[in-house]
Amino acid sequence: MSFFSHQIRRSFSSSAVRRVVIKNVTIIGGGQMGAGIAQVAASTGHSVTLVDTSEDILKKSVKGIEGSLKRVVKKKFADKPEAGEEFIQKVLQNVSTSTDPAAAVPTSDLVLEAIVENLNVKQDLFGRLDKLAPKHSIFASNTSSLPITDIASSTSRQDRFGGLHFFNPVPMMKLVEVIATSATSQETFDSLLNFSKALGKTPVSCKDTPGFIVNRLLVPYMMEALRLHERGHGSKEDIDIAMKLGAGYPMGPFELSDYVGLDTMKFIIDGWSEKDPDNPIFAQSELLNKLVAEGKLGKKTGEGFYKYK
Ligand SMILES: CCCCCCC[C@H](O)CC(=O)SCCNC(=O)CCNC(=O)[C@H](O)C(C)(C)COP(=O)([O-])OP(=O)([O-])OC[C@H]1O[C@@H](n2cnc3c(N)ncnc32)[C@H](O)[C@@H]1OP(=O)([O-])[O-]
Ligand SMILES: NC(=O)c1ccc[n+]([C@@H]2O[C@H](COP(=O)([O-])OP(=O)(O)OC[C@H]3O[C@@H](n4cnc5c(N)ncnc54)[C@H](O)[C@@H]3O)[C@@H](O)[C@H]2O)c1
Repeated sequence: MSFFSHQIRRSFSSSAVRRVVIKNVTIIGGGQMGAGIAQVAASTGHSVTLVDTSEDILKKSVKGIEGSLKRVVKKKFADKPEAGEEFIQKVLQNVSTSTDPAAAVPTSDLVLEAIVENLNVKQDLFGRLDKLAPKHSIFASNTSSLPITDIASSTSRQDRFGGLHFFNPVPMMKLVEVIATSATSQETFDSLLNFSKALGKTPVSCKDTPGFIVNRLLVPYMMEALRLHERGHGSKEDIDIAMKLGAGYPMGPFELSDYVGLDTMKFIIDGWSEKDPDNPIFAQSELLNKLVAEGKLGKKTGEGFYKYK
């Protein structure tokens, strides 16, 4: 049975843990996803600590949150700009930042990770935090493609571990995939489901299978768009226009790739092609590899498939 066809048996752990009402949230990784999740959690009254590796990165994260909040209030408080400004200040007060996860986690109900898409790095992080977080604290990963079971294996709280997969841009995208492994307790799953609803999102329940629901369908589509272009069967511009006007997608596959980040795309496809090397759906793209090697990672670096000012 291949990596992509395996079945996961869902059985809830019998080690009963009480359902946690999530109020204090530590988010590790203040990049596009972590900052977006922090913004939405703070906007819905949660107390958020955002952790990253340097003060400079965290300053950029908070600036990004402020910019995104301005776009939100422009619509939400169109007729009441003062109330909008008040809302922004209130939300920002709910966000504190830290470069030291060890200092942040002892008061956390939820520790959610949105760092680089690398299994060893994620395992190392959670392994360290497992010893510092309170017993009731739930751990969750926002991974796009890695098995939650593998990430959780570095901890001793596998019944209090699940996946919370958000979509980019977090303030706009309504979906959250809530992932239970075979060890995730029912209480943990319910807490994560309720947390997603408290953020104003619509959760769907997923098995711990590669790509969960959305990325199992989206990744083959995105990679095939690259290959179609590499075969010389369409320009990036034409493929993007075709998928927007012909299939109703808000962004074409090349625009979306730049938006997601080409490094993240490469991490995903490298991992999957390694696990299932004979599956042509997950074959490498030379063009993607070249752009990543050149540091052209998409919108976040100013250039990917397209250039951004
Ligand atoms: C190998 C393959 C790899 C797959 C990777 C998978 C990755 C991952 O695991 C899963 C994903 O996330 S998959 C990715 C899933 N994601 C997708 O598929 C996304 C697809 N794209 C879309 O849904 C739309 O293009 C957007 C909603 C991004 C923008 O909407 P638009 O209409 O096209 O264009 P617009 O004019 O720019 O914006 C209009 C208004 O929207 C608002 N607003 C926008 N951004 C905001 C923000 N950050 N904050 C706050 N507000 C924001 C704002 O009000 C703005 O008005 P303003 O006056 O300009 O302030
Ligand atoms: N980009 C997307 O569209 C998207 C969507 C859903 C899920 N994801 C997943 O979310 C995660 C983050 O993706 P992103 O796009 O936000 O990446 P990003 O590169 O924008 O941000 C990652 C951040 O994590 C920080 N970081 C890395 N290692 C760290 C560590 N050990 N401790 C603290 N901070 C650390 C980096 O400094 C960076 O600021 C990945 O697992 C990715 O697969 C991405």
